[in-house]
Amino acid sequence: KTVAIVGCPFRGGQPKLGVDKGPIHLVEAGLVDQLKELGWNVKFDGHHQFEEISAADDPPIGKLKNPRLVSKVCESVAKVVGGHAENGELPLTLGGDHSLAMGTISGTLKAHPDACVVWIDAHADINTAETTDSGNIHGMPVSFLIGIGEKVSEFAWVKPALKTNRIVYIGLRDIDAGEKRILRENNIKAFSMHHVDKYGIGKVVEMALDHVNPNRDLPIHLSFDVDALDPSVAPSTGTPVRGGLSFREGHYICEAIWETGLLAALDIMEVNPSLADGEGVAQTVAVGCSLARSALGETLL
Ligand SMILES: N[C@@H](CCCCC(O)O)C(=O)O
Ligand SMILES: [Mn+2]
Ligand SMILES: [Mn+2]
Ligand SMILES: [Mn+2]
Repeated sequence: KTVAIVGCPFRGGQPKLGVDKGPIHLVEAGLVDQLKELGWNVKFDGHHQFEEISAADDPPIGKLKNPRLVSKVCESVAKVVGGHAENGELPLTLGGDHSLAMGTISGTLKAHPDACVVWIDAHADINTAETTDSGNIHGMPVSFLIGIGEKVSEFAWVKPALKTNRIVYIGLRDIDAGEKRILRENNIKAFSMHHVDKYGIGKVVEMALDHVNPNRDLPIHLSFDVDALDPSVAPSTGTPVRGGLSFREGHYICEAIWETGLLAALDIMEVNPSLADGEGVAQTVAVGCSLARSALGETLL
């Protein structure tokens, strides 16, 4: 079994410097050897070099910032991830900001059209061009993937390949008004931190999978935004929100998804090694590697 690491040094979906350095920090923390230790054959052909587009050539479209850059990068990521998946490999995408998931999930769906998505995040990332306030496209990937909102021609390549009953959220606690309306109107299943408190993470994961993968027969794309974790656990990330998943809750999700035997693709996103102090950065990078190991078969016993 081969895992293909797709290093995506990309920050165009949001304004903070440093998140493009996430991949190199995760790899330099020893992720390749850690996965080999688990018995994986690891493919890593170096971090992807994304061609810049100057700001002059990429003015906002409506409120959307860096739209042409984000679109071009995500389209190339879709090809890379899709290629690995079609090769029967498991793509592990290291971000980089979460706009990249437009590419990774497009790629997965090309190889596995029936795949479902488990989205772990403090945020829903489902704003449309109309509902976004920030214009940061890392808050929008899901709306493009399910094909809602006014069409933005630069993103015409994103096929609405994800059905709304094939995505489920865990960890939500900072949702914009427009996003709440979109989740409701589209009957998208979401387990917030309230549900995690109420039912416990074990029951929440079971209910989440019962919703998107009732017969446990669909490939799973796990997209993990480290800001789903409590900031005390993953401090070095761009949009931290208090009251998040504990270290163990985050790892339980990854272990439980691995246990299904259905994991087809994994994203570890929004590690920004330039925001916290030294110890906080090391902690965040270590948790990113640890989540990846748990999702790829590392167990406690
Ligand atoms: N909903 C906010 C925050 C988005 C945070 C994105 C992260 O989860 O990838 C926005 O639209 O700007
Ligand atoms: Mn590659
Ligand atoms: Mn996110
Ligand atoms: Mn987030």
